[in-house]
Amino acid sequence: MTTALLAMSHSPLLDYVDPPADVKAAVDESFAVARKFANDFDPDLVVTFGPDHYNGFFYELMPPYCIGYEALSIGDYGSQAGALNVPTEEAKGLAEYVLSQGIDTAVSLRMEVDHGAVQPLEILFGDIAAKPVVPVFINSVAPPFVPINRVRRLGQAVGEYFAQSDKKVLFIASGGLSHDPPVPRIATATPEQRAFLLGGGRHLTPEARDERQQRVITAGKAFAKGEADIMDLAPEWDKELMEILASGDLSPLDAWTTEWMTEVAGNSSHEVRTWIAAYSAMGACGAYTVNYSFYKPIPEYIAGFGVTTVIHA
Ligand SMILES: O=C(O)/C=C/c1cccc(O)c1O
Ligand SMILES: [Fe+2]
Repeated sequence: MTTALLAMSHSPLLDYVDPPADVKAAVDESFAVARKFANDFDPDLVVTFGPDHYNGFFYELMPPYCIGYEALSIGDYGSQAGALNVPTEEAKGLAEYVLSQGIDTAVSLRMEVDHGAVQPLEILFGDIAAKPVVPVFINSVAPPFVPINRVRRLGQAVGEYFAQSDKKVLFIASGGLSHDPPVPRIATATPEQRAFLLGGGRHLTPEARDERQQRVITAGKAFAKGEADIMDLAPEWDKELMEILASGDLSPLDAWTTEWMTEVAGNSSHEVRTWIAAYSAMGACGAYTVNYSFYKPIPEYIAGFGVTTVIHA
């Protein structure tokens, strides 16, 4: 067994709203480091822990987690559309092990994924099908959420499964950190938004897709000018999270309640669940050390933006 971890924020606005040149250069540099890390490691298999943004998973049936036996990228925000290269037998073996450990994951024989799952694959490998990938969805936008302890247990079970493997496995977390993009919420939804959240948002027409995306792009531009009606980023919260993850002892995160996370770091801060699961998976395979860490709050991307690479100590 050899495992490594790359945890990174994503933003659908990377190609749509430009931060100041020095910030963009710093982000590009962090992507270059991440790309070299992933390609030097040269994994036999990639396991992505990713959220969804009401493109593949809707309130008509919202699992806390789901392992894909096959997966299709829907191609939102200019991300690559099409099939991921999912090794189905490996995904099945993983799901069966996770379930055997008392973690009630769903499975999908045709998971639809969005930029949240595929953006890192494109940045790192240039193509979403370049590497065999087992996609693990973690609900990060649609309350109610499981407690953080259960996210850690999911990650631990995934790690235990691959600790037995003879493959080189790269865990990728995609999401977070603090952020509050204008994604409709069930608690405040209009009848039209409610229909969207229940499943009407699946397979949008090009016009409806464009309208949805333009709303977020406009919000990114306004947020950068301090004019958007969304929550501020929370850099102190982000840094505390990154420190706890780097420490190797994730148990303090069990005290982080859903309500508190939302209140301090925004409705989409729950995407950090992908980081917590992936770090737990890495920890289940042995002691680790963070050998690269980047962080900047970037309003143009509506994201507390972090990139870390992690190896075994
Ligand atoms: O509109 C969406 O589907 C997502 C928006 C978004 C914006 C900024 C950071 C993120 O992680 C997002 O998912
Ligand atoms: Fe996201």
